[in-house]
Amino acid sequence: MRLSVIGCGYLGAVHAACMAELGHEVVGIDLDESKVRSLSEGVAPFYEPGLPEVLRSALDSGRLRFSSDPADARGARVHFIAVGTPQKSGSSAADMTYVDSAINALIPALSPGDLVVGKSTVPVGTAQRLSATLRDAGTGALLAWNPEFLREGFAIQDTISPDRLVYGLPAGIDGETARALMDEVYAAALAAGTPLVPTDYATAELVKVSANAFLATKISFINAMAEIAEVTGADVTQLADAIGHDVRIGRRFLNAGVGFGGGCLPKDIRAFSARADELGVGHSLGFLKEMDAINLRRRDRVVALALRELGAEFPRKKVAALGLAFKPNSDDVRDSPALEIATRLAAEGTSVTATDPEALRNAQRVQPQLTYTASIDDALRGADLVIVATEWVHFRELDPVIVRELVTTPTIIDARNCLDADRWRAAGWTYIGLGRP
Ligand SMILES: NC(=O)c1ccc[n+]([C@@H]2O[C@H](COP(=O)([O-])OP(=O)(O)OC[C@H]3O[C@@H](n4cnc5c(N)ncnc54)[C@H](O)[C@@H]3O)[C@@H](O)[C@H]2O)c1
Ligand SMILES: O=c1ccn([C@@H]2O[C@H](COP(=O)(O)OP(=O)(O)O[C@H]3O[C@H](CO)[C@@H](O)[C@H](O)[C@H]3O)[C@@H](O)[C@H]2O)c(=O)[nH]1
Repeated sequence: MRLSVIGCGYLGAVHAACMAELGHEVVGIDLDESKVRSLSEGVAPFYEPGLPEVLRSALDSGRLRFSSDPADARGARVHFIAVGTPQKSGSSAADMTYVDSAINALIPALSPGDLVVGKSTVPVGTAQRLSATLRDAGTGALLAWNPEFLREGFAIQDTISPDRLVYGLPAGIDGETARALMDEVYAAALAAGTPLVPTDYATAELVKVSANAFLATKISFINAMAEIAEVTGADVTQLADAIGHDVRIGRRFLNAGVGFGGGCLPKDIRAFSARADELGVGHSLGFLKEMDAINLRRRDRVVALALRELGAEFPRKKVAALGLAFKPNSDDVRDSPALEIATRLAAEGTSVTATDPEALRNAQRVQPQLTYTASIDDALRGADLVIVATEWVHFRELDPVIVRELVTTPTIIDARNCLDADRWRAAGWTYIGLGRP
């Protein structure tokens, strides 16, 4: 089937490449010409394991191309909308200008019988509004909403083999037509037994934001327990293991540390709350504001611990910041706790040298004033304090005996509780985890 994918960022580039790999003929469209050039040359514009290989193979097959002209969507039968919905500046609501302008630019390229499929994460009510836009423009095209659940770092496998498919469909015969087209797009996943939830627009939109709200709540819950552990001497990592054995609770997403960041969880819970306020049911999601606050307090906690360890002389002290990405296996620094901590400590006057296996370029772009190095050893050399804020394997596998020789003061804050505390202490380090003695 011929598909277009509008917006080729972390979501859209992966979706376009994977759909072509599955046998569809795909044009990926993005306004950013340098991104289009890079993707056309088979060079992934961001770090995502497996993407370079899939991109290369799909381009070589002749089924994948990229363009910066929305008119090139003409001829495709299904058009995916994968543009950004970031937090509006000065508000917690989602900025819908990219989605709206993508739809407006797509309208002239649509033919009757086409299906526009929203993948971007949007406030509930958006699909209803956009389907009226398509109808009023006389396009003869239908609209469906198909939220995306991929995780960065696992985006290829999550796209090829999703754990579920959700179709938000129009009512009646239009819904059946739209569903048949979607089934054709996702034939491989459906044949493999992927659970499918066909539903209405509002439910599909809410599935997405409620899934992220639940994940954020789970992380903030364990971080709230970490706060209690910190004043009682308890160990939140053991607590998580113990409650996680209850299959009703489960151990995943119970890793206490410096909390969630990235281009999704923080802005999605804020936009969800803002939408509930607009709908007059803000009280139903009042708890999400608390989850956000717990999450942000963990960043304050790490900054406070760092300043405490450095002492009154902190402006003359050197910090090695290990990690800048919001999580390992990604170069994404959007709302990254690690980058925020490094930036705040540097703003206090401390000399911070930061490193990350993949996120240096992105970090340098948004916080050019920081000192960066690609070498872990260079970051560590002469440090008075080491902070691990992204649990890359490169940091988890450091040998505390060897790196002890590089630093001035062997003190480490393990802001992801990802290191073996006993091993680091045995090597002579002052080890400080979050929510653990
Ligand atoms: N990143 C993820 O893991 C992920 C997962 C699930 C859902 N989502 C959702 O998907 C959407 C996209 O997220 P992302 O992380 O890929 O964002 P992103 O910023 O990486 O990519 C968005 C892309 O859209 C392009 N764009 C903006 N306006 C355009 C237009 N009018 N026409 C064509 N291209 C345009 C931008 O140049 C950019 O390349 C968001 O709604 C996000 O919440 C993201
Ligand atoms: O126990 C945990 C698990 C995660 N995190 C942090 O939470 C954030 C988000 O992690 P993760 O959910 O793995 O990353 P994303 O790639 O942002 O994926 C989320 O956001 C996407 C965009 O909406 C969704 O598609 C995914 O399903 C959803 O998991 C990161 O900063 C992690 O470090 C923790 O602090 N503790």
